[in-house]
Amino acid sequence: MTHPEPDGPPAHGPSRRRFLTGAGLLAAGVAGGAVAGGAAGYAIADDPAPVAKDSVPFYGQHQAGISTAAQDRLMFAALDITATDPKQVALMLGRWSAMAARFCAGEPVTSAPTKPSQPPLDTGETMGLPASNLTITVGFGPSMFDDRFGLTGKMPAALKPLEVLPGSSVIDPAISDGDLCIQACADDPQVVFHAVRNMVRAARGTAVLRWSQLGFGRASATGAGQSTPRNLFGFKDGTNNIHADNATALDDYVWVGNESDQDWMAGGSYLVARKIRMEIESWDADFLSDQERIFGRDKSSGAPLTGKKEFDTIDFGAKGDNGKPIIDVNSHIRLAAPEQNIGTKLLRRGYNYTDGQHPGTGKLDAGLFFICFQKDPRSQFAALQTKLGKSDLLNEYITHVGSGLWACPPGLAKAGDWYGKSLFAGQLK
Ligand SMILES: C=CC1=C(C)c2cc3[nH]c(cc4nc(cc5[nH]c(cc1n2)c(C)c5CCC(=O)O)C(CCC(=O)O)=C4C)c(C)c3C=C
Ligand SMILES: [Fe+2]
Repeated sequence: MTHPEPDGPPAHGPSRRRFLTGAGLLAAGVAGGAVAGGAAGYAIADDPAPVAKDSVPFYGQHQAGISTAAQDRLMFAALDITATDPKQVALMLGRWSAMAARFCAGEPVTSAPTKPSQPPLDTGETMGLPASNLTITVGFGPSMFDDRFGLTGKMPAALKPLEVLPGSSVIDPAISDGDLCIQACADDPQVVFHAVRNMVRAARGTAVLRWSQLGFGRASATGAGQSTPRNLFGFKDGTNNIHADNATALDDYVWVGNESDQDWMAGGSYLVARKIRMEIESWDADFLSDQERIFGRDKSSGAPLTGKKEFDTIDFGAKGDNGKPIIDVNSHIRLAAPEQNIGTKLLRRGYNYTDGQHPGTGKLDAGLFFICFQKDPRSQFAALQTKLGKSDLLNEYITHVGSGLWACPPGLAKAGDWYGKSLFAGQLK
């Protein structure tokens, strides 16, 4: 299937293929009169196009980039909406939907030729590059539900802004929150940058970039058969994560179901992001035995200190010759394990990051851009962080500096569907 060209949100009337005109993509009012949240949308071309190599299906029940195998690179962006008319926001979301479908298939913004007298409609840096397993995941922050767009009655209870949780005292608002988020993941850094850059460009006049973060070296395994990567402290990270092939766990802990107070979120998930700076220099001066006590795992094999192999069951009751628990009572895995938290689990999908050198301290400015997905952040992320923030041995070496929470709606069904279609239903008269 050929992916439609981005030209605004779905319009009433017969399906049609609309190519961008000179004013097209960047014009705020494009197709404005046609906004009605109706059924027919972008043209669904019936010419079967080959499925791009190394691509992740874009359309489906859930947005890709949650349970799909974690790629090597991340660009995460948070945006604030400057427009006041919900129709204009819907137009932008329509453009984003069509663009995202094309990018994930390895296609540029448009295949229509650009006149020499126009700025190119696609910025061009991915010409010749494959789709690189790009996934684009879009979310709505709590601030979307203030009184600007008439959406207050559609705010899910689970999207209530996180309180100041233990371990969050120095969170910087400049790198936190945002009306919208885009999580772009791929196996090529240029591909994720291109996706975010062009989506931010297409938002011009409607939303502005608030902050962004590049990440590398996925710091969690999510795919069945994926080897467990290492975080910047050198430990395997993601051993006990929820994996893509565990449909029951995904239904139990990740996908919002009928229990939600908001139908538009069924099939979606809540994304929590935390930018966590890691004190690399202090960590590197710590003894191996202490590093392993902090996590409760062997640094080399990833095995729990009570076992031999990475996936051995953790024995929280085991005691050493000194009579003390082998897995320290304040070790990271004891405090975070579902067995110690009334079964609480979440899907971790974070990335390592570095922003170079910290200008104030001269130290490496690096850490974990922690991302997790769940049904309900109140009983999942917030509950775990409340515990970790109070007594995790790891706290000596980490600082949470950024934070955000977004509701990621379900996947787009097919061409013509758009991010937030059912959220905005009723607002586009
Ligand atoms: C609130 C949730 C969590 C935050 C914040 C967090 C930060 C954080 N974690 C590591 C490294 C590791 N975490 C590991 C396990 C683990 N971590 C959490 C939650 C948070 N981590 C959970 C739920 C678990 C799984 C516990 C279990 O089921 O056993 C591990 C061990 C290997 C693994 O299972 O993934 C490591 C290593 C860092 C470095 C960090 C902040 C910078
Ligand atoms: Fe952790």
